[in-house]
Amino acid sequence: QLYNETMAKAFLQFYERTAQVVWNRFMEAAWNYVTNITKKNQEEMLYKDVEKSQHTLYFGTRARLFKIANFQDPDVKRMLSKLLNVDKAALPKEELREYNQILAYMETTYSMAQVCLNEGPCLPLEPDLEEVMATSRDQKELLWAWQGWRDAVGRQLRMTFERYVQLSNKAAKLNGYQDMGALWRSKYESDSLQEDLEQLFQELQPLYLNLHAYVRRALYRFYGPELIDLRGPIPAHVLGNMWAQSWVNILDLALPFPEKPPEDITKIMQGQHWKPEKMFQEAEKFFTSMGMLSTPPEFWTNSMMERPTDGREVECHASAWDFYNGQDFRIKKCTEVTIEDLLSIFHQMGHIQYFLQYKNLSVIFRAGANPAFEEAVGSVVTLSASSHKYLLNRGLLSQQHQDKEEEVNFLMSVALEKIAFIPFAYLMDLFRWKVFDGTIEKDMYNQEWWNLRLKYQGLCPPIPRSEEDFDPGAKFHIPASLPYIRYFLSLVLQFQFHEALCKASGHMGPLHHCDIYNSKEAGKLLEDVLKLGSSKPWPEVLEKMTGETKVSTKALMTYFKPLLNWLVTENVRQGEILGWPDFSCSFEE
Ligand SMILES: C[C@H](NC(=O)O)C(=O)O
Ligand SMILES: [Zn+2]
Repeated sequence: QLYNETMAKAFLQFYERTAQVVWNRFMEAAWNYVTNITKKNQEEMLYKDVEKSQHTLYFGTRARLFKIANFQDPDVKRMLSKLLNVDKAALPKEELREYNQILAYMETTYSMAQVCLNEGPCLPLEPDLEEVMATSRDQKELLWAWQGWRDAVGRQLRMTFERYVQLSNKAAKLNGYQDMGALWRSKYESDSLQEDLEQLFQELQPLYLNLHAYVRRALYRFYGPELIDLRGPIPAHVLGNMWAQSWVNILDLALPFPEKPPEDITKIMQGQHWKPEKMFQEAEKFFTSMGMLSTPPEFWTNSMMERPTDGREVECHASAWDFYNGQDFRIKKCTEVTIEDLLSIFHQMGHIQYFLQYKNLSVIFRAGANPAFEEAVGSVVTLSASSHKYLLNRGLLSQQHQDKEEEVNFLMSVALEKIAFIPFAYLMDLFRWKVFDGTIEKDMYNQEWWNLRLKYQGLCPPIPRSEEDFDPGAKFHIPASLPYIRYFLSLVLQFQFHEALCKASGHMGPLHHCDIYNSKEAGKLLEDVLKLGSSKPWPEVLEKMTGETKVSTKALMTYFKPLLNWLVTENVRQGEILGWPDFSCSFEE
């Protein structure tokens, strides 16, 4: 019987040797494209993608011939089963070419889009439009940027997205999945994923509803009753972010104790003449302080740390890249010298650390235990990096200690980032799963998007929307075909990790005081987990880190307990209504 276990091992070695080469060549071509968007570079990337898909298909179809059920070696079985899913490579040649062109078109349209002032310059999303959304307090200016971005991106992508859905589902079906949403969810190796996610969301609702009511009151105080309905949804353009996914930029309007404002770390960084490279060095130093791995020289020579000034068109959305040769790892980011970008660099450096830790595994296992683990690594370090203790000891704060009120202000700043994000991160794939499974039909895309934004986030569009618009397309991950539920799950996981690493570091006292910088014990625990890559089912990996086999919101609730207590008291005092019983949007009255 030819396709026995010994043959399988030889087959996997052949796969290993060839995959490294083919994947590396594709990554180089993809990198060249996103850091220099030209027709020629797109053609080159598409060509290398075809090569990669041919390789995937060759091995995927042959992997099917092995009867892995009675194999002994668990690694061989796990590797072969991972090869079975060939994703888009299952598409017939012509349709694969069309699909890759659609993917490139959507991502490039997003990356090149600009909004033009009547007379004068056109503004790209990063840094200009994001700067407007973060700092403007003029709701007309905010509306101009909000609407302009959606006209420039969402509207252009609507037709293409419809074709993308068809081809995605065709590819999923050819791999034996119901639709592409089912294929995406299969990465979590769980037959109760959707129920588990809904349970986590429900547990976090009290925290979100109290934050929503409190922030609505703060916005009401500033913008007045003509814009804010204290019993209704919040208009989506006044939350300090283009997608209202993080509200940290309106901390000044929502500060619990305004007479004790936190120090402005961005000003301190600029005052200390921080440069992007120093921000990357700061993030790397955090990992090496824990005894973890440093980045190879290639990282510093090959990364793109700033938007190029030589006129090149680039994709600015920050991302971390593994070139699958165990040596070349890069980050692409259009860095600005701000605290928000410093924390984002910590997040990206977490991806790099994962790449470094699992680089000696088979390419098949060079991924996170599940996609949420990949996102949680950088974010868990960011929790320490945003702590008062860390920032003080790194000279980014000068005030020695925080009193109780300053602590509430601090927790509010973290909540505006993390708690505000919960419903957004959840609905991004609730929307796409329904689009893929046909529940949401194409002539309802925008209406259903806003139904979800109302139901889960308690937001309204600031102006009427129609099916000429395609507002979900205005968020990077949708044109980039990047699943998003990983960020929702990572939000809960990162606090579970934080609690485990803080315990390992010997931290005593409130969780939000913890900073694992310099902790070799925490570094060792984290390292042992990251080294496993995706070679083991993620519950086993979670248990190694935390002793638990289930994702739990307990640690997150512990972290925010002091803030929730304060919020509930404050909302009761103000007689706030939790939720948005007046569910109509202001312009509908
Ligand atoms: C949270 C997510 N982060 C990322 O893409 O790196 C985002 O930006 O929406
Ligand atoms: Zn990430």
